[in-house]
Amino acid sequence: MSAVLSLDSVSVRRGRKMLLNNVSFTINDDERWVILGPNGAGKTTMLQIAAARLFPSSGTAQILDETLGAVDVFELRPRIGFCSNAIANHLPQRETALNAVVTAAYGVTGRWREEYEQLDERRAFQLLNDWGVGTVFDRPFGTLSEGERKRVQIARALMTDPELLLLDEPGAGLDLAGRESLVARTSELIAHEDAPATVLVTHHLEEIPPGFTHVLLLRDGEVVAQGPLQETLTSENLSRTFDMPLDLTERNGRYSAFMKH
Ligand SMILES: Nc1ncnc2c1ncn2[C@@H]1O[C@H](COP(=O)(O)OP(=O)(O)OP(=O)(O)O)[C@@H](O)[C@H]1O
Repeated sequence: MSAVLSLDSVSVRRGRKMLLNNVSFTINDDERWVILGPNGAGKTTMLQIAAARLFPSSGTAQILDETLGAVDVFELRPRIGFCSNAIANHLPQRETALNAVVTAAYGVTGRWREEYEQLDERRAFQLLNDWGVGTVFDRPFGTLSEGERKRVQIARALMTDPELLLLDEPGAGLDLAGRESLVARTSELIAHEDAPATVLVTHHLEEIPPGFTHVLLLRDGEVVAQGPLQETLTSENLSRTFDMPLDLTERNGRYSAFMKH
């Protein structure tokens, strides 16, 4: 067991606002973390630090044994799979789904010889198939449905065989069947012994795939609670996080919460 991500007293300040305030936590390679918190809590900010795309204003971020600020982020980023709307918005809409996945590999080594390109294409196609979107491989990314786009984005995040996988609200905008299928596939992915350490940001407890081991609850840029999921995801901690009396329910490894009456 070794740490893949370690934040030590990390703060992010913009003007007078503290987006993150003195946040410390560590993720080990065999752990799968959920980050929960209300709108504006700082979840995306935290994930951007983990993705080596944002530097803390103070504190230290260690990512995959490298210290942010003392490492070439362009070497570090390919080791991190990052699925987020921010990345998706930069994907050319006319590019095919296959290319949207394949191009993740080019970030690693720049131009590739043709034989490697074929290997890449094969891997990208396999990943699209694994995520149930093999049939749309030649469709422009911009014409895909929200659910298809989300799956293509996850396939892209996995293309470089990352050591750390970051999923920022992968279930947002999906219909019920789309969400359930995403939860099931993510659960399968993380159950694999070679699966990377994974961090999932979500607003909805229903989107937590069975198999996630830890949770971090954020509110106003500060940690409300963190630790093993079963002990830490409680009605009390959720109520403090969302500033509302909430009742947590768990059934077969799936969670939901409703306002207490
Ligand atoms: N450049 C900036 N200047 C000032 N405030 C900012 C800046 N960037 C983000 N914020 C604010 O920081 C807070 C945290 O933003 P962040 O996107 O990390 O929250 P979040 O938990 O991901 O929210 P959501 O659930 O709504 O996506 C928000 O209140 C946001 O408005």
